[in-house]
Amino acid sequence: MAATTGSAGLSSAPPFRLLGSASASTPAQLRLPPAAACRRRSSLRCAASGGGDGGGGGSGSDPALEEQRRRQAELAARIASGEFTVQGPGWMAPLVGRLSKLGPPGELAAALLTRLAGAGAARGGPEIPQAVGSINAVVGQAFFVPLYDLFLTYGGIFRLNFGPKSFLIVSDPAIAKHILRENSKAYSKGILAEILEFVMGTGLIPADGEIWRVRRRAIVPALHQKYVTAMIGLFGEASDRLCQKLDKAASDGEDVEMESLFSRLTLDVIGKAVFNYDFDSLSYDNGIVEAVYVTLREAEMRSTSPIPTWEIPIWKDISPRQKKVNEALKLINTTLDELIAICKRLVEQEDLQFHEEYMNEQDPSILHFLLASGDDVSSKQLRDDLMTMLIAGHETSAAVLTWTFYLLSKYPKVMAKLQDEVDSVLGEGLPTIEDVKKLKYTTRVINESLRLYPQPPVLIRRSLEDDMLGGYPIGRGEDIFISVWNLHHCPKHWDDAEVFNPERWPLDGPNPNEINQNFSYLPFGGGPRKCVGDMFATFETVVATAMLVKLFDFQMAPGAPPVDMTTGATIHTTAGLKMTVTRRTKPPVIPNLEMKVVSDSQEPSRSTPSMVVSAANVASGEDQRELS
Ligand code: HEM
Repeated sequence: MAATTGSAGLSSAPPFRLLGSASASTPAQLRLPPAAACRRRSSLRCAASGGGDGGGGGSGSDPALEEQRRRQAELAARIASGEFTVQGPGWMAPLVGRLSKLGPPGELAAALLTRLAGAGAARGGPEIPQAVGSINAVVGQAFFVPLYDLFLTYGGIFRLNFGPKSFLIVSDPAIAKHILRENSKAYSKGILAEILEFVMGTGLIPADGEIWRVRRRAIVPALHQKYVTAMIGLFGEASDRLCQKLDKAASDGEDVEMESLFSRLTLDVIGKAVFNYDFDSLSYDNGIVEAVYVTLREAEMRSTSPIPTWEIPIWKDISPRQKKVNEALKLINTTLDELIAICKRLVEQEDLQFHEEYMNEQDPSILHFLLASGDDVSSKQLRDDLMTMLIAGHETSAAVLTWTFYLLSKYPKVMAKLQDEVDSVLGEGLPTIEDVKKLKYTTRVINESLRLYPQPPVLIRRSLEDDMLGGYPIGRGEDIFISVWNLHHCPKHWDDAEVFNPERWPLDGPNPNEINQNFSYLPFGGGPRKCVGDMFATFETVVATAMLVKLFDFQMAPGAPPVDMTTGATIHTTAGLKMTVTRRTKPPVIPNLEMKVVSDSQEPSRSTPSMVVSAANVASGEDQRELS
């Protein structure tokens, strides 16, 4: 067994011990020599730590953060050096995976086998490289960060063992494509469904098999083109409320915490969009808003907690935390029941003629569409699906906006170009669908933000049958993490992978997606389980970004806590995104040569058409969506 003792600066517990040869068995196209891996690794944090294109201002002087980065770099170097690599038998890992699902005795046997593996005899045939991790190695950092180091050293597929738990980590686009698209029927949502069961039940995200097929067919039509277009007005109204809040902060000279404001903005949007409920969380906190947050925090905690305390029989009944969660769920369910009842009455009063692009103008919500289409109002499935969409469409969009504004504060040239485009496209009123189609550079900013900060950073699957992945046989019951983070940061695929560069996506090119990027870019997943809200979310984040940067400049607030990443279901900041917001001063109006000579007594009108406007050269708007 390889030496695993901690070195100075690392926890005394071992970080990752690697079982299995990296050199013999890793897919060649993704392997990097350890030295190169180390060099590339050193730039990983730049996007998250303020490496802009000049003008960003550093935020990395916090000693705790510096120490954390030093430890991460040291761990990365040790992983890349192959220090923890030993040989292990190929049959063992699938067996460990199966044993660990048989309850405590199986888990114990699996742990023993794992320990013995280093001394086990190597056998012929390809073996997936293995890493045995200690929880201590990843505590205090986003878990996908060390997975990136392991990927650079061990390639597009490797096995990670945490005690008795075993996961396959996939960072190879061809393998991701195989799992998500080509052989998607052979994979379920696995542990994700188990973790989210308490809140989403068998809603569309965790559902598998027949339930998923039936519900997907019922829900996708609800997000038709006409509905998404109608939502543009809603995005504008909610963003306008946020603008008013920011305007007040700007005039009061108060800094604002943008992450929580974006969370409120997207909660207000998704509440109206899914079940026509105005949380109005940008204006005040009420019981239901608090209940939604309690539930969301619990889902996030469960998805990252190493020990499932919520399953311990007596503890789960007496724990104050679990009591609070249960009360929150009860309130949300009661509210949902009321909303369903109200909506049902509306549908009954309607002179209903249901058709493909059916939409009620007064209540264009997804709930209204589902009830009008004949969905069973009394079913638990309907509630599960509504809860699923509330959660799926809330935190993801909030995280995209948070990291976009962080990146913009670090890249002032991108911000200037963005503001040029917005100034030339948006008029005085709220954005229209035509405006959104013209906001091409704004869309590229969102595309690129989603590349650097994919939400969620990993996709979870479980194999339902034996399969071959990247030339390796895998068994039934394997838990798999497809690291979208690794795919989006792969230095082999992307030039200057860590640089925020919206220009990498040509304005006159197609909207980047998993198909035209051959599964190296998966902002909304891929295959039959692809996000149903991709167009909704793109328009929502484009509208909010455009409206905000039209009116304000954003800078990191003086003395703001350093911005680093932590994981829940999406990537959060560790301590918020504190920004100083200032009203934009209008650029000076410069007369052009065609301007009529005005007499001293005549003031040129601000709206004179022959004024030069700081117009970006925006290509004509075409529909940006390639529907999957
Ligand atoms: C920027 C915002 C968003 C991002 C980045 C995002 C991302 C994703 C991703 C990556 C998946 C695939 C998960 C997997 O394969 O395991 C997914 C699935 C899903 N998303 Fe989104 N999403 C966003 C917004 C939304 C919105 C606004 C809605 C609803 C209106 C939504 C509803 C769903 C649903 C229902 C699924 C499950 C689809 C299925 O399994 O059939 N998402 N999303």
